[in-house]
Amino acid sequence: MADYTECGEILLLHGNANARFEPQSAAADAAVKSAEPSSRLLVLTGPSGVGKGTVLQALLARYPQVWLSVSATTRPPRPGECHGGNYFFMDRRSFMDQVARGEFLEWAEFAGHAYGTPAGPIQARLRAGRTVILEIEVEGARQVRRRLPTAVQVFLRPPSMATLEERIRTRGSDSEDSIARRIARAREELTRAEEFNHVILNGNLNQAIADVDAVLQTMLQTASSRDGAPRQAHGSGVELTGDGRAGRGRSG
Ligand SMILES: Nc1nc(N)c2ncn([C@H]3C[C@H](O)[C@@H](COP(=O)(O)OP(=O)(O)O)O3)c2n1
Ligand SMILES: Nc1ncnc2c1ncn2[C@@H]1O[C@H](COP(=O)(O)OP(=O)(O)O)[C@@H](O)[C@H]1O
Repeated sequence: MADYTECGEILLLHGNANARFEPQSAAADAAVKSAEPSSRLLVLTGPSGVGKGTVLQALLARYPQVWLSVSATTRPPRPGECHGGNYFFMDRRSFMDQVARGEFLEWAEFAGHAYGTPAGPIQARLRAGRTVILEIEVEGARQVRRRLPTAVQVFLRPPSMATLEERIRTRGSDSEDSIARRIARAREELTRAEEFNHVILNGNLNQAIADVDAVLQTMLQTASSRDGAPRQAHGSGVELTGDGRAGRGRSG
């Protein structure tokens, strides 16, 4: 098992990460869709370093009612990351056991490590009427699209490969090998941008936040009018500067 810091209180808020997702059959997927409107599910994808976490940090501050899924990964924790808050850190054998038990909504290999979305906590939040965001890479997003076609999918794109590389380097969290893998993967991912419902440029950070905010607001308003509930409030705006790194700090 990887060496990691427990998030303590945060971990408790995430419920049963090991709950099983419905078996992958057409009938089961139909049942999931009707029980859990996937139009409450927003998938934010895009290359590593494009700014997904940074944009989400701003949006989660505006919309405390929205829940950001905590992924499982075999990647070792970075300094400051904690188990249950940033990720559920696990060794590959435990990860693959969870894959075999059907406990992930989706999973994929990325830059030498496996990443997956524990299905149980998502089902629980969707059933409770929460809007849920997944911050995942492109292959996982594709799997979610197949299983839950009405999930709203947003691809965040960088102004250029040079800018992307500069952002990864400025962040200072990756080795040269990791940077090279991420850049190679990014080239491939960018060719798939058109598969997504929305392609948003993250050049000016506040503009990108506003653009993703508009997508999220539409989802929240649609869900509210469908449920007959009062419109969910839009909190005060949070302005971030270009170097405002997001944590994956999450609450229940
Ligand atoms: N497919 C998939 N499933 C997940 N559950 C998941 N969680 C995170 N990712 C993506 C997000 C990033 O694109 C990469 C790498 O993440 P990492 O935290 O190592 O690096 P950042 O560049 O995002 O800081 O994995 C998932 N993908
Ligand atoms: N629009 C932007 N302009 C300048 N820097 C940005 C912008 N968006 C994000 N960044 C910076 O780029 C780096 C990578 O952002 P991050 O949110 O970690 O990306 P991701 O979550 O997609 O891997 C961080 O240092 C962040 O502060």
